Amino acid sequence: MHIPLLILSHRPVQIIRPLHRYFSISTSTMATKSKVQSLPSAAPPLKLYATVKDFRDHRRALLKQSTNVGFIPTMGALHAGHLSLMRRAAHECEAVVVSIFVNPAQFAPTEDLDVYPRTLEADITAIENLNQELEKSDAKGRVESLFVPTVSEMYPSGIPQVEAEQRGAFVTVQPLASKLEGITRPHFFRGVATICTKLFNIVQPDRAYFGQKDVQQSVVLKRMVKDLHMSLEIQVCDTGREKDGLAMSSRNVYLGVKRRKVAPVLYKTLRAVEKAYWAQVDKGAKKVRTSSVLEAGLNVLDGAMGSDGVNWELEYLSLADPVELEELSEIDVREGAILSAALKMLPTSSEEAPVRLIDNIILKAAADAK
Ligand SMILES: Nc1ncnc2c1ncn2[C@@H]1O[C@H](COP(=O)(O)OP(=O)(O)OP(=O)(O)O)[C@@H](O)[C@H]1O
Ligand SMILES: CC(C)(CO)[C@@H](O)C(=O)[O-]
Ligand code: BAL
Repeated sequence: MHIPLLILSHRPVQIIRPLHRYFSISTSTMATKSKVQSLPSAAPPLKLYATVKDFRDHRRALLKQSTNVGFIPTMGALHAGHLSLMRRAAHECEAVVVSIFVNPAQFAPTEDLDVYPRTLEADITAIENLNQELEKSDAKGRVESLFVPTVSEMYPSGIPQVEAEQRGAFVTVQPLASKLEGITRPHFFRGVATICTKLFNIVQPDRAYFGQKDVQQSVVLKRMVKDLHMSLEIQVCDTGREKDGLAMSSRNVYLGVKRRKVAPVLYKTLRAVEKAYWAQVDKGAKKVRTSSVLEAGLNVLDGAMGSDGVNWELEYLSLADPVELEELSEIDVREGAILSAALKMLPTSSEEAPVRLIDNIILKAAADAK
């Protein structure tokens, strides 16, 4: 066991240039009063709910009809990756519920909470268009409700950004939450596990769908559901990619032209490691030394560094076991591994701020993969 390769920087992300915000959320709130949020209208069957009470009334009606519910929690700024989760849920469930909530508890005080893209009207349109597509398909269900609560609705006791000042109930999943992403973002999975617990309690889904792009998140949440005996299944869906391989992410809009062009280097790095791994397995290896395959990825990064004036810091390039996320020095090919990385793309001008990109590939257990 050893720590993730090359952890170079733990400085937090600071986004300088503010982006459009649909409605503002207080970032230092201790408020307990619910702000009234007026929601836009939406085309049937999509219904919008802003309060826990209203959503629960709706959920009770679904329960009476024994409707099977699939749930997709999001932070909005929807892209094709999010829509693919909804599409899959609609094929497997009679009713699909989506939530949009930019969760303060998963942002450190220095991170991009204030400027996180908020595009509610465009998000509603994207869901309506998806419903039209589903109408023409053999999907079982439609996205029939969107839950868009305010911060004070979700955190009735308030949610100061500084963790030491936070009061009330929070959920932690240790030690999974402290590895990989948790090294750079120690607050992150506590925030995610807490908000997902709240959302699962409110929505009461039969299944919740998450993207493999955030692979550690799905490992953490699966463990939380198991350990806390929550009554739902977690489904993990493939990562949606742009044509050049870049994993779709709401934060890609921060990249700007130059960094966007170079950003696929992250996926290319992972693919190089994957290729080196399978080359050894194909030759009959039963155990693969991780240093021998990570090298291939580091070579890709070294070769591309500085192109178009774009530079980065590699936060981690990791091969970890799929259950405990322990760093591996050797992969047992019958077990496989999670290959993941985070790159901090550095600004190319004074207008820009660093942007963290994450991505991963699952090296399946050899028997499954062949
Ligand atoms: N490219 C993608 N393919 C599949 N699922 C995705 C993709 N990107 C995000 N998701 C999933 O969508 C859900 C909501 O994610 P979120 O709203 O944070 O979007 P995001 O694009 O990951 O944003 P961010 O840039 O903040 O990481 C999560 O389960 C996440 O894993
Ligand atoms: C699961 C989630 C919606 C919780 O805020 C968020 O972490 C995300 O979008 O991946
Ligand atoms: N999809 C991960 C959400 C976050 O980075 O806050």
